[in-house]
Amino acid sequence: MEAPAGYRDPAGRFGGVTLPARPEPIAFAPEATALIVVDMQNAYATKGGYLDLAGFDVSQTGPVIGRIAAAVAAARAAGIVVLWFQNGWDADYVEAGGPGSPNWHKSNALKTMRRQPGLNSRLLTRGTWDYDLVDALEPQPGDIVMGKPRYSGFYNTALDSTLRARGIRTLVFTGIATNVCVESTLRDGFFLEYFGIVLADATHQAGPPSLQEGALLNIETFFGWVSDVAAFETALSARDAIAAE
Ligand SMILES: C/C(=C/NC(N)=O)C(=O)O
Repeated sequence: MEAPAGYRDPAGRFGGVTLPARPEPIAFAPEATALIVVDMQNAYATKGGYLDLAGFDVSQTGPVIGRIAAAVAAARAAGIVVLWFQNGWDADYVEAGGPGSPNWHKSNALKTMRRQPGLNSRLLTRGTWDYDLVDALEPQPGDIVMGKPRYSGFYNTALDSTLRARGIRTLVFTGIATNVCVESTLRDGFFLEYFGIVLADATHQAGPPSLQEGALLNIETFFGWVSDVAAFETALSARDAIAAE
């Protein structure tokens, strides 16, 4: 196996887990790692939610939900903190920004509600079914649940301070959408010196499959590492087997 990339402590030591990934393996320490579950809300993963109503295909999200559940279970067993994001705004959309905000012009949720006023106050709105996480994924005590008002989880949230306070340096990403909130958060994390890994089969794009491919290629080429859930589970259990010896 190629020499790993990854965060080293001040003494130059890699963390105890080496994950096969593209473009090369990456090492991390579970205690300095967070699993980030991006926006697994009905809005993004369920028929009748925002993406579906806005005309995006959500028919393939079922297996992604199952693989996220597996990644979350493996992370919890390894002592990796799990952080769940929920994307959206207050019922009056003050946090979404008005016409003076590019978000007001680009958000397909806001555009869909303007086009179909019957949907007003229903899409990505706190307190609604659309905003809720899908039933199959449930945060547990000890997990962190955080709202976010824009695509990047670092923007106008307590994410950076929360991670820094726990000494976290590596972020493992799952969720929807690969090409929007996952990529935005991973990129902002890169600028803040976090190592970002995407578990590709625990993510799904908003738009055609070419956007999934493009986002993953962009990430592995410029911003981070790309692996999958089975490799994540195996790497964590190999570490546990060594620890038990
Ligand atoms: C398209 C979209 C993506 N969100 C995300 N969670 O990646 C949106 O919020 O409009």
